[in-house]
Formats: sequence, C-alpha cells, structure tokens
Amino acid sequence: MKILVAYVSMSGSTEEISELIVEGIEAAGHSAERIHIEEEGLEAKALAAYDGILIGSYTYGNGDLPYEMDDFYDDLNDVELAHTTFAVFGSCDSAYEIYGGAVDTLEKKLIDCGSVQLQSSLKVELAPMGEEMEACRQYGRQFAERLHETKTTQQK
Ligand SMILES: Cc1cc2nc3c(=O)[nH]c(=O)nc-3n(C[C@H](O)[C@H](O)[C@H](O)COP(=O)(O)O)c2cc1C
Repeated sequence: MKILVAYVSMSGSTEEISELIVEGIEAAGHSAERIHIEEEGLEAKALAAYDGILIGSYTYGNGDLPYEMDDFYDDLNDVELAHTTFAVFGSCDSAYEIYGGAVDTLEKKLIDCGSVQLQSSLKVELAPMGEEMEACRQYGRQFAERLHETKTTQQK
C-alpha cells in the first residue's frame, strides 16, 4: 500500500500538518512518502503510482492556489488517477474571505482526475495547536485505515 503526502508551505504550518498526518499513518502501522513539492519537485503523473494521495496546500491571494502549485496543478489536466484515492489538507486563515480556497480547488481537480475522495478535506486554522494536533494525526490514521479497508475489500 503506497501512500504519498505531498505539500507546499510558505511559513511551515501546512508542513507541520503533513508531519502530524504521517505520524498518524505510522501509528496505524503503515508508512508514507512525504514530499515538499517546491523543494523536491513532483510530477503530476507520478501520482498514479500511489494507492493513496494526500495533498496539502496553504491558500494565497484571494482564495487562490500558491504559485508553487501552478505547474503541478496544470499538469494534473493530463493525468488519469482512477484506482487512486485522495484527501486534501491545508493551513488556512479565517481572516480572509475565502477560507482555504486552495484546498477546495485541489479537491475538485483530483475528483476530475478520477481519484476517489476517501475523506473530507482538513482545513486547519493557521498552525495546529493542542487538540488540533491530535486531529491531524487522527486524519492520517483514518486515511490509512480506510485505504487499507478499501484494498482488502477489492482483493476479496
Ligand atoms: C497575501 C496572503 C493571502 C492569503 N490569502 C488567504 C485566503 O484567501 N484564504 C485563506 O484561508 N488564507 C489565506 N492566507 C493565509 C495563509 O494561507 C495562512 O497564513 C497559512 O497558515 C499559511 O500556511 P503555511 O504556513 O503552510 O505557509 C493568505 C496569506 C497571505 C500572506
């Protein structure tokens, strides 16, 4: 079972969420590859090699995707992701009118690519603190458990 956690983060909050999600996946007895898209690069077509894809992004501008996501997002137009499952997460700020718009944009795009949404998106207000940290771990754990369940059912 291959799980990818790929994200962009300007000031570190989405990165923190990604770390907590991976902790949760590991607590469920699975592992995940974690990629910082801007630093390490990620080709959209590489997503097809994973069973579960977790994409994280903060929101910029007026509910927009950050510029570091532009190429990756455009390349998703040519990618077919049936047989994969996904979820989207991101740090957001309720001081802005369109709360976590980038998360919603990515969610729609992955659905268009044919990927199956395993759970609702996770929007976290700025940096995760206290109970929110546990909620992020739980999000990762639940994703891994649901994915495992889906794969086991398919094999029967
Ligand atoms: C210029 C600018 C525009 C922003 N626009 C939005 C927005 O429209 N919606 C939103 O939820 N957050 C918005 N944010 C807030 C960031 O998404 C938020 O600070 C987030 O915690 C950054 O995550 P990061 O630490 O992973 O970079 C904006 C931030 C900046 C600096």
